Amino acid sequence: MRPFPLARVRPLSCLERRRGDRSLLSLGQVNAAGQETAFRVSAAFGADTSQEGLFEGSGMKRLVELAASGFSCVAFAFGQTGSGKTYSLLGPFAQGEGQLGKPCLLGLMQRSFVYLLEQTQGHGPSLLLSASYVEIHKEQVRDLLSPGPPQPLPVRWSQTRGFYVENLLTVEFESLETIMALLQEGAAQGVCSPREEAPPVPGTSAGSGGGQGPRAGQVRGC
Ligand SMILES: Nc1ncnc2c1ncn2[C@@H]1O[C@H](COP(=O)(O)OP(=O)(O)OP(=O)(O)O)[C@@H](O)[C@H]1O
Repeated sequence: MRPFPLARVRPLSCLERRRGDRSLLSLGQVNAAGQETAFRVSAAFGADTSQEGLFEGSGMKRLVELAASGFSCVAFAFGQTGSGKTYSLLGPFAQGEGQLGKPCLLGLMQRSFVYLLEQTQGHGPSLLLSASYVEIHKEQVRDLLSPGPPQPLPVRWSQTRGFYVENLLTVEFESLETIMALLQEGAAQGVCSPREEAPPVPGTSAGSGGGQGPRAGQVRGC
């Protein structure tokens, strides 16, 4: 499947407004000959786009469906610091900002988990769901789900597996509660730690967890 690049403009912050900044989106790319050319995106979302609007219009649902059918899928957020990558992926809970309990602010990740669980309901034991959570920070790969302070892990390559992170924990899960708890557990270990409880998942009583979050399946190294 070809990449499906999207652009999202975030609203101006209070500081930016106060100092009279204006919103401007200009996308370009530099080709091998050093010339700047237009960079085309499949969709662009304005500053008034809601978190739900982004999820519905971003193609994430299709990505989740493909993943549930066994394809390898990647969602990748790219942009300068402060441009809204974390907000789009996780919502404000990752930064411990206000309105933490509002389900409407949940990010692409939580919404994808809800959709994934919906999609895979009733598959029975033929389908195994598992998660790992790594952070690449200052050239180091760190496992955010392993117990204790995250340690750097080596990246290896083998003919059978391609690139992989050695000794990375993979946690099997079956419920939304578990995957949401893992998300919160991992986010708390990362550089961008939440300072508050994660907001509840729409339609569930999930959202608790923390350092000792439930682990439904066995934990294995790979
Ligand atoms: N769509 C949005 N609506 C409202 N606020 C937003 C939006 N996008 C980003 N913000 C706010 O803008 C600030 C910067 O966003 P964020 O932390 O997500 O950026 P980032 O790209 O992840 O930055 P960094 O690379 O430094 O981690 C945060 O305060 C965030 O809450």
